[in-house]
Amino acid sequence: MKPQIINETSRLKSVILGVANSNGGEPDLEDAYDPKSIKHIKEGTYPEEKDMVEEIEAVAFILKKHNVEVFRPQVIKGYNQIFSRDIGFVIDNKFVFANILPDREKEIEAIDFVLDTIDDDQKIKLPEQCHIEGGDVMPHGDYIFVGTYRGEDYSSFITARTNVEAVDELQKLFPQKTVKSFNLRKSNTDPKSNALHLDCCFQPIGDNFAIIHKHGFLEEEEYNWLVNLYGKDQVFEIDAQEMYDMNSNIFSISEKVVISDVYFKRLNAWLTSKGIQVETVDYREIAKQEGLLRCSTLPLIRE
Ligand SMILES: NC(=[NH2+])NCCC[C@H](N)C(=O)O
Repeated sequence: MKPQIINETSRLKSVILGVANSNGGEPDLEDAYDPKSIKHIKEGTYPEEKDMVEEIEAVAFILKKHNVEVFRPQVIKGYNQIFSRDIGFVIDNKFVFANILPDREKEIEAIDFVLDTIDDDQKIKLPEQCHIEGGDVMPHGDYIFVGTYRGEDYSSFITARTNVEAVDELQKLFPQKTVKSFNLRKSNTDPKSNALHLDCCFQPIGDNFAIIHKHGFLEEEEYNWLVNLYGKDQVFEIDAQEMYDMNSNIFSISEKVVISDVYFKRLNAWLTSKGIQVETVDYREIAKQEGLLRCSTLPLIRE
């Protein structure tokens, strides 16, 4: 396998899609690592395995219908493996291993059978002190966009997953690119004020569009920089409720085709008005774990 990714939207050829089977069920409150899961545990509405399996298998079906090669992680008994995005990422022709939250670190073993087919010199491991998860990383042509949290209190946020050390290391690894980092709003307790990853408050779409939630960004100038890059008319602004519902976390099969949640009426109408075909799935149960469609996919090859 020769991985190749330069952006978020070119024609997808090969992808890893998470699995929801044997996901371990409802965690104890103190073991949950995002505020939306915590809310659903408290309210007794944590999602059930059979519903999440149904939701994610509908995505597999659509990907295959569009002739995408789909790999699935091997199932580790009683372990949550829905959000493949975070365990690694491809930039150009390199697969980079994430340094993920320790609670999630077994997830990577389950895709060894895919990674073994990639040449060793195409695989990169970052130093241990660099924390990074794929949900924060977006190759964008000559740029690499990275969500981070720069606060002194980084270590007090279980929701801060990518540190400045990782941002600096990525710049060293890809000197020909400009690594542009974004300071994101974090909350361990309020899911409406928590941009868990960059893909929870921003995502490029189509040829030159983007979905964005202003309040997810701590620095107004970083938000403005993105809006100016696309142009004001080209961005779809979402509010805190829409971020919470995970509108920025749809997934592109190409510039012209996306997979979205059937519940995102306003977003889907906008996408359609831009000439983008919207394949819909119902992802309301998986969404309760603060992740959606981008989070459950790890693209390996885009044309
Ligand atoms: N790329 C993403 N936004 N991933 C979402 C992961 C959600 C998961 N509950 C976590 O906290 O790790």
